[in-house]
Amino acid sequence: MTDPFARFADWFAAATAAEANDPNACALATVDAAGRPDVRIVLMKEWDRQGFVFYTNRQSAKGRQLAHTPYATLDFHWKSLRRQLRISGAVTPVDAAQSDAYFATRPRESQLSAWASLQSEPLADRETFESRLAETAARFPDAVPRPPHWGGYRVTPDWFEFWEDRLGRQHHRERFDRAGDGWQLRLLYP
Ligand SMILES: Cc1cc2nc3c(=O)[nH]c(=O)nc-3n(C[C@H](O)[C@H](O)[C@H](O)COP(=O)(O)O)c2cc1C
Ligand code: PXP
Repeated sequence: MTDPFARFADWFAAATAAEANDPNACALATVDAAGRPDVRIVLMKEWDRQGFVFYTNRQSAKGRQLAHTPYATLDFHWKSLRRQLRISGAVTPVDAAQSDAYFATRPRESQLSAWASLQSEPLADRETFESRLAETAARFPDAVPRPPHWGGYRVTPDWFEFWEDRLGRQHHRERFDRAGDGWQLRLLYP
């Protein structure tokens, strides 16, 4: 199979069937303005041939890093399948309509949190956050609109690496590199 998206669909379906929770959880690696790496878990919420989308606060540490260096690598580890998948490429903000549509599916509490949380900024105490949540709930008694600073990012792959555990650390690694309109598949030593 030389289509990494078809391979992703297979592996993601298997992970969805096998994992106890969050088969869409992946590490998101970014680089800060000083060139240092950073990493945290996000949930991959949408994907197609254009790429893999997660949602966050664009003023967070990761948002600032992506504004400076718009490249990222995603790393899924499906422990029950003993599989790892890395996906790396350029990152672009998801447009407003798509971000609005996703935000509208979130529970009200999560929507309020997106307004009340100054994600990654220091928080003096828990009460400060709770009072911001209460103010936001009073401000939006009905539908909660998407905050302007909250939205999606799409990682458009340049390469994928599908890794499978094998006995004796003789793992199987398949690397797909974008090549013109298609993909070049090569094995890597384990
Ligand atoms: C399982 C799991 C899923 C998460 N998913 C997201 C997510 O989709 N978006 C998000 O902003 N933070 C998510 N988080 C929180 C992030 O890991 C992180 O704490 C937060 O985004 C701040 O990261 P930053 O300071 O590097 O910007 C998740 C955490 C866990 C453990
Ligand atoms: N934002 C934050 C702060 C999260 O912690 C998560 C998931 O843990 C998400 C966004 C994405 O998931 P959801 O849209 O399901 O809340």
